[in-house]
Amino acid sequence: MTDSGGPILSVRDLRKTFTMHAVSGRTVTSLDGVSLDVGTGEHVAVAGASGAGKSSLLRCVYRNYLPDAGTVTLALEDRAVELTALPDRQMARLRGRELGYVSQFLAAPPRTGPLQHVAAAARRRGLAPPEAREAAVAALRRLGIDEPLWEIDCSVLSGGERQRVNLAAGVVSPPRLLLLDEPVSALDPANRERALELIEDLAGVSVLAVYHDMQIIRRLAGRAVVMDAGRVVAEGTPETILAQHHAALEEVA
Ligand SMILES: Nc1ncnc2c1ncn2[C@@H]1O[C@H](COP(=O)(O)OP(=O)(O)OP(=O)(O)O)[C@@H](O)[C@H]1O
Repeated sequence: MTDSGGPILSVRDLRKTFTMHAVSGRTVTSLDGVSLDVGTGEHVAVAGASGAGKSSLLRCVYRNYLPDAGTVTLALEDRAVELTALPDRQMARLRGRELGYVSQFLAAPPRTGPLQHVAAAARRRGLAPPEAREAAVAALRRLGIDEPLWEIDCSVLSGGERQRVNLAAGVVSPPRLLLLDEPVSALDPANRERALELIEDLAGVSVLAVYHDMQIIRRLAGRAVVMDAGRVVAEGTPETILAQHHAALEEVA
C-alpha cells in the first residue's frame, strides 16, 4: 500500500453515532459502515443529499471525529498507518505533508491575515520561511486574493474570500492526500473558475472531495461515490453515477 500503485487511502466499515445528551439522549448515526478507497493520484468525489454523512466521513479521515468503529489506513511512502489508532502527536505530524483538510470554514487564529495563515500552512509542509511566503503569495494571487487583503484579519474577510484563503492554505505546497469539503460553494462564477482550475492542476495529489455540483464532479473526479443515510449506496464513474442515480442526485446537481 505504498506509491507502487495501491490505494493511498483505505476506509473500512467506518461507523459514527452521536448521542444528543441535551435531547433526551437521542442518537444520530452519521456513518453506518462506510468503506472506500482512494487510489494514488486519484480524485474521488463524494455526493449525496444534505445530512448523508459526507462531512463526517472527511472529519473521521482527518480525525477531527474519532469513529466508533472501523479503520482509516493511509499509505505513506514506506509503510501504511492506521489513523484511528495513531497517537495524537504522530497524527499531528501527518497533518502536514501527508494529509490536508479544507473544511467548509476557515479556522485562522485571531489577528492572523491571509498571507500569514497560508504561509504557516506551507511551513507545516516543510518549506523554509522565504519559500513558504513565496508559495503563499502565489496561491493567494492565483485565487484572486490581492495584496491589499494579505494583512487584514481573516475574521473580517467576506465568505467567498475566506473560502479562497482556506483553499489556498490547503493547496499551498500540497500534501499527498487532500480532503476538500465543498471547496467552492461560496464563490461567484469567476472565482469559482479560478478555484476549479487550481484544483484541476494539482498534479499527483490524491483527492477525496465533497461537491454538491454534478458538473464539478464530472469535470474534476475520476470516480464518485454517493452517500445516503451514512452509507455508500453507489460508486462508479461520474457519468455512470449520474445516469443511475439521476433522481436522487437532482437535489445536489
Ligand atoms: N458533531 C455532531 N454532533 C451531532 N450530530 C452530528 C455532528 N456532526 C454530524 N452530525 C449529524 O450527522 C449527520 C450527517 O452530518 P454530515 O455533516 O456528515 O452530513 P453531510 O452529508 O456533510 O451534510 P451537508 O451536505 O448538509 O453538509 C447529520 O444528521 C448531522 O446532524
